[in-house]
Amino acid sequence: MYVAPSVLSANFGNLERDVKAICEAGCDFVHVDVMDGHFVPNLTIGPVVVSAIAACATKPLDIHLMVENNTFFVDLFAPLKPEYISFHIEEEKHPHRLIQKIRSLGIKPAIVLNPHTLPESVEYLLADLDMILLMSVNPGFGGQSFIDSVIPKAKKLSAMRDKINPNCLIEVDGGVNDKNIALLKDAGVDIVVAGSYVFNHFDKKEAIASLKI
Ligand SMILES: O=C(CO)[C@@H](O)[C@H](O)COP(=O)(O)O
Repeated sequence: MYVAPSVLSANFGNLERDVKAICEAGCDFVHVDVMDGHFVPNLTIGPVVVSAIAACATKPLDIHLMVENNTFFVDLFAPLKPEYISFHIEEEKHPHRLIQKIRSLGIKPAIVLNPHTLPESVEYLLADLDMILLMSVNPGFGGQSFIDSVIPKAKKLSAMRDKINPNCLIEVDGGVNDKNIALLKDAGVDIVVAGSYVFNHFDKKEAIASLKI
């Protein structure tokens, strides 16, 4: 299992210290939540802060857009050369075109599904994706409880992925901890995003190791 701590749960007064700490503690990606105050009722960080994160991160960035105007934000963050940019299927009229645009910028394209969105909604996009992110909380805030229905959903998606594009990774985000990690692994999940679980642990190495099963 790959682990991508969400910097949303970091101490923003000590962002450099916290980003370095998760990288040194063995995370695989640094997950960055970009929220615009419209698609979700919260507002987070823009390219100035994300470039400061990129400057001190020794692991690749995984940028999750929770915004209304995806194309505008892809153009804003592409120069930072993240490994992944993911956007919400619920907010995109032309997902296939945006996938092609992200790939043409040298970045791996990923799509995010809210808890209620059917896995079948990405069936005809799967062949062109590097990752699908399943939200296991309603997007907008860290520290929420895990929504259990993501487990059967991940199993269904994993079966589709194995048939259509075995190289496409499945990521789950929200309420992930040492209690649900085994269920996620069994369901075929490859990457977990964990915010409060990792950042609330004094020993981040131990927290990350407990998710790498
Ligand atoms: O995208 C989001 C929330 O919208 C997540 O990345 C959370 O920030 C994860 O935090 P925890 O649920 O692990 O505390």
